[in-house]
Amino acid sequence: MGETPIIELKNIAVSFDGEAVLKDFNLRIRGGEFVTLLGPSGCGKTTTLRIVGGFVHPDQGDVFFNGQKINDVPPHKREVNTIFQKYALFPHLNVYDNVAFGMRVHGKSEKEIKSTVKNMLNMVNLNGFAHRNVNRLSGGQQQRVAIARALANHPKVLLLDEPLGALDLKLRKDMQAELKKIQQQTGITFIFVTHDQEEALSMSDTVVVMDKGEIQQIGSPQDIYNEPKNAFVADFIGESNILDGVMVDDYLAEFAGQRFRCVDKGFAKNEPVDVVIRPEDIDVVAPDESPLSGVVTSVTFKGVHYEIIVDVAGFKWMIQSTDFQEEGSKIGLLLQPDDIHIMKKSEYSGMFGDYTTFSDEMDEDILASQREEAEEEDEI
Ligand SMILES: Nc1ncnc2c1ncn2[C@@H]1O[C@H](COP(=O)(O)OP(=O)(O)OP(=O)(O)O)[C@@H](O)[C@H]1O
Repeated sequence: MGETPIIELKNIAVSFDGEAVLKDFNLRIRGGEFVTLLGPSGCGKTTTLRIVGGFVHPDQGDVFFNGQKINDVPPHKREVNTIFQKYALFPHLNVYDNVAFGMRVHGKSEKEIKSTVKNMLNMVNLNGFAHRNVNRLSGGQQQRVAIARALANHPKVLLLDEPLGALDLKLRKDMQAELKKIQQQTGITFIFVTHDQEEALSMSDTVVVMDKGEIQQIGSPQDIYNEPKNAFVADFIGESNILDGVMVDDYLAEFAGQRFRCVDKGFAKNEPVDVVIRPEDIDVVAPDESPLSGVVTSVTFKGVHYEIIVDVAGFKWMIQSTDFQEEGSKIGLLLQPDDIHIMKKSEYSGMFGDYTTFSDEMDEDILASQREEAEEEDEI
């Protein structure tokens, strides 16, 4: 990447209580991008955001903003704002004063404040709500106020930590589309944290898939979905059948007791591999038309397709098909060579560990930083 990234994390390592949370973490984010950090709870997403925001100091490594090292720049001096799942609005202020807060701290004129607040409320579809008490707003409306408040400061980078996590599904979908539109309109770099893969795929320019403090893959949503780099990414992004296999030769893999043509090469002969097959890529045929055949053990209607579990010699295959199949019937599964994805064996066990979150602590941090900022301005 030739151009200077707006944010760069270089060789970052962080441990809490002797536990490594981020390990030699390197990430470059281009200005104007919508980047999502995606991964299971506890993988280090929030910690990564907190490093960019200046609330966590890494044990090792550097943080750059437009090429300048900002390791020692305090949070309120960074051109970065944060939005949380819990909106952290000021309950004693109305909508207008919440949105105006940052600008007042920075000593902007009331005239400028008025026009900016109007524009921001317009952008988040809250026209006419300026004088409403924030306690009388729904969760979705409160989150819109939080977004308007953050945007009013014209940050260069907006950090969004599961901002839609508290909303119900329908509202969440609407807000996803709105946030995406706002990001495109403003051109602000968004770094968005979620553990919802569908949300990540539908909103982002770039997705950073993380597990256990390490980046597993960085790419466009299409790359991540179509070309997962390892079994973890394949399983976390969408549903997958993951089988143990052996690469017999270039373009030839053995799994499920059979040999299959595939499109992958470059593995050592007899190298153990993970074989990943998406449920929607499997065709249902008559049992005698495929070497893979088994008994349907469950059928669930999912709205657009049926999710069908088929027991083939003890391995439960998941397939998605628009055609209904009877439970107990025998069917054949047909695989095309380019639907068979061969991956280097990983240690991934298919289990997401236990986790704890520290968002409450982070809300406290940001409020403390805002207070600090206000006090500093008062002194001038
Ligand atoms: N201040 C802290 N003190 C001790 N441990 C912490 C602290 N902050 C985070 N951790 C630990 O670091 C790990 C990563 O936490 P982090 O909040 O970054 O993960 P996450 O991917 O954002 O998870 P979630 O989606 O649940 O918010 C967790 O195991 C957590 O217990």
